[in-house]
Amino acid sequence: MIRIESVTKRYPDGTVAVDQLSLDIPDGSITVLVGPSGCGKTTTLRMINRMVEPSEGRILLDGQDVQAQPVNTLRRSMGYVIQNAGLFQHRTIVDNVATVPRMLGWDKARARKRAMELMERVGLDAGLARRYPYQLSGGQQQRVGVARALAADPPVLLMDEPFSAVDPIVRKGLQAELLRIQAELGKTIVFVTHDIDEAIKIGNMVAVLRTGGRLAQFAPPDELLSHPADAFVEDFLGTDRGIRRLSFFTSAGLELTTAPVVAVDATAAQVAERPEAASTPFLLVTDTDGKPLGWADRKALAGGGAALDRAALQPYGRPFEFGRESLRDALDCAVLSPTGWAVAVDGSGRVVGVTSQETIGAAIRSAHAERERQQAARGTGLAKAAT
Ligand SMILES: Nc1ncnc2c1ncn2[C@@H]1O[C@H](COP(=O)(O)OP(=O)(O)OP(=O)(O)O)[C@@H](O)[C@H]1O
Repeated sequence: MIRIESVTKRYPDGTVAVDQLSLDIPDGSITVLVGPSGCGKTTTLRMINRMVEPSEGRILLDGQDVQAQPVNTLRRSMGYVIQNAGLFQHRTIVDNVATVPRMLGWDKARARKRAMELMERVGLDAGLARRYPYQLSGGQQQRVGVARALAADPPVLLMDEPFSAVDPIVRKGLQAELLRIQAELGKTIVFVTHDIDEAIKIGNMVAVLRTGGRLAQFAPPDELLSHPADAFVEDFLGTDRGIRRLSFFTSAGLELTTAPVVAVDATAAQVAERPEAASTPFLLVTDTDGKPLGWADRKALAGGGAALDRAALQPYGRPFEFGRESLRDALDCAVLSPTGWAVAVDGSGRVVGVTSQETIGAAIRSAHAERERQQAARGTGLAKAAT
């Protein structure tokens, strides 16, 4: 664990960048420092690897004051990724990634082999290895930056606005990639951003700082959205907090029905045999493999008998993956669906059922109630621990 203990940083010109900051950064998870420009995020990050020394307070890494550790040893235990990747322009990509292993005395072949493994891990094509940084896109360069920081397998990764310089689509990809890598590697990551959406998406814990380097709130993103500590945090979180919070509720318990689901080769007689389906004015038609094709109007089918007409189907919008995607995704699908019903599919895209906006609404209410109970229980636990 990294413990930041009553740390203050006063620069020589008198600027107080960080003011009495205390944070316990848990192992094996992503802690995000977020806040408006100039609130001391970078200063805090750099005090962890001693690029900046605190004026007061101390920082402990696994119980040991970082001040007591030789800077080089400390920095080797901490990968560091910055905006624009900070690559060595005159070195090839593979040599950029191999930098730290080479510094640690690995021979060239072993360091390059390690570099190639890491390139693969961060989703970079091996064919890019011999290129120079200027021959890569911004997103690819950031991946190289991450690979380089991981090269010596440090337990801690410090990331300072690593994805800020790329466009929103590439940024989303890099965030997803970081979460994927983290699921495999379980590093202790401290990530600085000024983007609250990024903080909420990737953080297990989020520290919101206010100008003057003071801590406004330190909480899991779900709790931040549901219980902002004060008006500053609420304002910083922005609009749609309720909707955004739904991302943290799984769709796994959502009630589905298969009553209105029919295969495209079903006859009208087979359709009519389904009594429950009579309660819905439409049917979800699937192909013979169970994948969704579109919604059919039941009236249009009445008296038929031939195969359902694909051309007359209404689009089903986007389905959500049952259990993997959230209640936010399910609600979005229902809202976008021409029938108001969302289509749930399994991992291979086959329909597992459909669900209405009303059912999703009920699931949201019970998820809220359950979460409130959990938070209240945690509060009781904390109160007990404090007594
Ligand atoms: N070397 C320095 N000397 C004097 N003041 C500094 C120095 N470095 C940073 N500051 C000031 O300290 C405050 C915090 O800066 P810091 O870079 O830590 O903020 P930040 O939250 O990372 O900002 P941003 O999001 O804009 O990068 C700012 O007011 C900044 O101007």
